[in-house]
Amino acid sequence: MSVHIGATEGQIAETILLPGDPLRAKYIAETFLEGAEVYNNVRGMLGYTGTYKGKRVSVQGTGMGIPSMSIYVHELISQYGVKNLIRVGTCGAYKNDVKVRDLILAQAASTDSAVNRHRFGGNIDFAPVANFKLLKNAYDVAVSRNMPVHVGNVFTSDTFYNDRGAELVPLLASYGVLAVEMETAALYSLAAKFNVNALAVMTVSDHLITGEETSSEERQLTFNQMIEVALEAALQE
Ligand SMILES: O=P(O)(O)O[C@H]1O[C@H](CO)[C@@H](O)[C@H]1O
Ligand SMILES: O=c1cc[nH]c(=O)[nH]1
Repeated sequence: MSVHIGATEGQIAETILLPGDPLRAKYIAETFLEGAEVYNNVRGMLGYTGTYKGKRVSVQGTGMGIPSMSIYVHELISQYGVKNLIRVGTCGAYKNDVKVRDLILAQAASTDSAVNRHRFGGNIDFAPVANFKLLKNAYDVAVSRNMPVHVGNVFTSDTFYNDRGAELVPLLASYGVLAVEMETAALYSLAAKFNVNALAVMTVSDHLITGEETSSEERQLTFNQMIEVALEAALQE
């Protein structure tokens, strides 16, 4: 057991999907995995292990934001030997050609978080990037299934409700940032620290320019394309 995960050694697979929402973890386990068994319920942050097309895969809720996600990712890698981590989350679109329900593969992640300034000191801006093989696998899967997919930079924000959104959205969009979410920059940084593989696959749940949005029920249940892409990309790892 680690501090925040109640699994014993060997209960967690080397490949893991990471939704922010623990109920999305439950949905993924029950819908996509065979023989899924729960290994964690500490703080209600559900974690399951089962198989997908014969490959052992786990799925672990991480909570919202960098501090929560970082605790789970740190413990999964350092205490349970996890090697391939794929975030499956929601994000808000920053650009007009990105539509609600489209898929985003985060090639890199900009951030307003200070975690890497704490880590590296004030003079270095570390560039958190996806694992290329996972990214390529995911892109190939999405294209081969005619899914609407975008690859590029995302913005990992420490705030969901941002007082400066009206100026930040057009500024970051003008630099090609596709969407905002709250975990990927730290996931990629931790993967680099521990020399493991990470990717974030996200569904656009709402649009910061048009105001269009999906319901929380839809966010929890119906983003199956993102899960398919993540699982198929992991199969080819
Ligand atoms: O859907 P998840 O994975 O939680 O991701 C997004 O949704 C949450 C905000 O509603 C943040 O965690 C953000 O990154
Ligand atoms: O972090 C997030 C996730 C979805 N939509 C947003 O606007 N922000």
